[in-house]
Amino acid sequence: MAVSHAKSPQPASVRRISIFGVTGSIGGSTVDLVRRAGLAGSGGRFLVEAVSAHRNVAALAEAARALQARVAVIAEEGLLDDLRAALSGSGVEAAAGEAALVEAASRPADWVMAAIVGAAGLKPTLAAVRQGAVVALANKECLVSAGPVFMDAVQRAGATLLPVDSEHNAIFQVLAGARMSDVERITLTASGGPFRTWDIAAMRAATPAQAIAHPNWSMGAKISVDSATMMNKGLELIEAAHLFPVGEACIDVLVHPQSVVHSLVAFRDGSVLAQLGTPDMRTPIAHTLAWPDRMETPCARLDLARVGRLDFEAPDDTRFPALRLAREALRAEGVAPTVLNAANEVCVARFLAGEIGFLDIPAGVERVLEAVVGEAAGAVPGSLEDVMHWDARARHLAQGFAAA
Ligand SMILES: NC(=O)C1=CN([C@@H]2O[C@H](COP(=O)(O)OP(=O)(O)OC[C@H]3O[C@@H](n4cnc5c(N)ncnc54)[C@H](OP(=O)(O)O)[C@@H]3O)[C@@H](O)[C@H]2O)C=CC1
Ligand SMILES: CC(=O)[C@@H](O)[C@H](O)COP(=O)(O)O
Ligand SMILES: [Mn+2]
Repeated sequence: MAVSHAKSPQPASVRRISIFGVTGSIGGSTVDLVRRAGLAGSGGRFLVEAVSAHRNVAALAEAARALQARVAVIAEEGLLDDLRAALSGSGVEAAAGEAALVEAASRPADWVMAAIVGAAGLKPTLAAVRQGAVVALANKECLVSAGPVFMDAVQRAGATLLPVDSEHNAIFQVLAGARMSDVERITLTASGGPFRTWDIAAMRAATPAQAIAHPNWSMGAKISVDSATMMNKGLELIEAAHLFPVGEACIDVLVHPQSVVHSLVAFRDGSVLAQLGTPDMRTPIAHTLAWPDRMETPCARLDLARVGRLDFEAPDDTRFPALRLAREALRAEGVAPTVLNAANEVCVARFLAGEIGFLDIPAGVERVLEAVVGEAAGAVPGSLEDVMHWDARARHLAQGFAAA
């Protein structure tokens, strides 16, 4: 399987870990699990090297103190003095800015949680990959934006990539011990988001508050909007194509409103295997944190008699064009996935800021894709610098995109 270029895993001794994006939804769930399992200083397993956030100094300092981290990094350079003040007397080193983030991610660690949202996570996650860590990858945008460059770095460093995204973690679990040549199809399940049953007119008027109200999962604002447009599933399609190389045509999407079946794999003998669980990200996070062992979690246990029924339906590409755009970008390769991701990040931020409507998100992405893919004339980003160039170009056009 492509995700593991593994060194042999550490025995059940003290494990040095870092958590990037510690103040977010995935970061918070990770902190919860680490604290329950115990810190090395109090007889537990985990020793925390680095934690990071973007601007939330108070939450970063709280996490750093609770985890007795060696260093806390705030990405916003101008907040260093505030962070120093918040960490005063704690013994935690304070650092700020992108270079400090990359330096912290380059420090030796056995396990690194990559939970920064968006392409902002690309450089630190690549730094963690390059030091050969086991990288628990929540940040799907890394793979969408820079898939070939990223996977090449994983291979060169002999790093181990463990998918945290619930669908990909499910597939990873199902594939344990399987041969990729025996896999016939991979099916990503999708909840359908808060607008699964809404008509186009209602979706056009959807507000940010409605869009981030996910029916099953508690997540950050950006991924919640992605779920509402179903761009999340489009990003996950590209993510899956890099992690599980079965070919784009062998990966499909199935709407499953209960979010209990986290994904399925069909094998060439007709068997279909799935991973199930209640919708709580602490299960896939714990799977990567304990891998290749298992650990206790406080997650609600699945009670299928209580769930009662599991529904499935085909996705509606007309109301959710983001899915089609992502599949086309995956097929087109070259700059298209980078541009799709960057344009989407900007359009989601503009929607959340009240500048454009909900349906303008996929419309804006499509417009920017057409323009930049045309400009690129078949260019293939072969380095991080190339990726950042096309990412910046797409962001510039998406900022200027005027809604209909
Ligand atoms: N939440 C979930 O259940 C799932 C999330 N994922 C993926 O995991 C990632 C994180 O999602 P989620 O936890 O929901 O997001 P959140 O918005 O809750 O948290 C994002 C984290 O990234 C930090 N951050 C934001 N912008 C920057 C930046 N420019 N530079 C450095 N750090 C930054 C934030 O810091 P601050 O708090 O200071 O803003 C915060 O720590 C995403 O890629 C998402 O797609 C995947 C599957 C499920
Ligand atoms: C929890 C998780 O992995 C999210 O990516 C989730 O899948 C979002 O829900 P949707 O299925 O609605 O996109
Ligand atoms: Mn997911």
